Amino acid sequence: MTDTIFPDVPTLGERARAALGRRNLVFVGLMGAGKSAIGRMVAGQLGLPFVDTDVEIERVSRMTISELFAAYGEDEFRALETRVIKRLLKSGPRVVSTGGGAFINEKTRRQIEKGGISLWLNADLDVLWERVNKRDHRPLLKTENPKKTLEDLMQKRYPVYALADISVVSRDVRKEIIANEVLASIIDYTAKAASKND
Ligand SMILES: Nc1ncnc2c1ncn2[C@@H]1O[C@H](COP(=O)(O)OP(=O)(O)OP(=O)(O)O)[C@@H](O)[C@H]1O
Ligand SMILES: O=C(O)C1=C[C@@H](O)[C@@H](O)[C@H](O)C1
Ligand SMILES: [Mg+2]
Repeated sequence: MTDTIFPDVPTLGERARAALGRRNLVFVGLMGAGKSAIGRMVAGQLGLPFVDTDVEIERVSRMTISELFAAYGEDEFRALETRVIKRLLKSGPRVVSTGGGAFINEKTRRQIEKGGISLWLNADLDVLWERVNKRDHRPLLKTENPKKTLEDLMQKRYPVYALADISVVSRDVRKEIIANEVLASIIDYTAKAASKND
């Protein structure tokens, strides 16, 4: 009896990793979209290091995001966020999950455009609300009506997130499904970009 030899078929993660090359993959989107959860999972499948900019900011400042907002205000927080993201993108490739406001800041957005492929996790209000209302550590949502605040942020920010290279709809399905859609969309995006340059 002869052994059956199976050809080495690359996994979805391996194909997406090859497509990404030396670029970083940068998750953008509103609070609760799944940037941290999906970002970490995708990084595992790509075999790349993962970093969450909110966590990195808290590490370098030795303060929580809420403490930073309270002590220095949002503008100072944004300046720190820009510096941290610039440094992280320089030493990639890696998967970077950004804080919800990072891509809205023009300076940070330009850095992301230069340093990698941006991916917007686009979720509707009910999905976001269902996920964020369980915890109260997000300073921008400490308002009288946080759901309305979230809705206002969507109105303002969605046209800017839409500038990202890739969009994936983040919805109420298993995280693995979203992660696989992310990997497939990287392969698709890079193939289209390459054929445009032919
Ligand atoms: N597809 C999914 N199904 C179920 N739960 C999910 C899914 N995606 C994310 N979540 C959960 O929703 C919550 C918010 O997700 P996550 O913290 O990744 O969002 P985020 O975009 O990083 O938000 P922030 O900008 O506030 O950091 C987490 O508890 C996460 O596990
Ligand atoms: O949407 C935002 O502007 C923010 C989202 C969080 O990830 C944190 O970066 C911070 O709370 C600000
Ligand atoms: Mg996060």
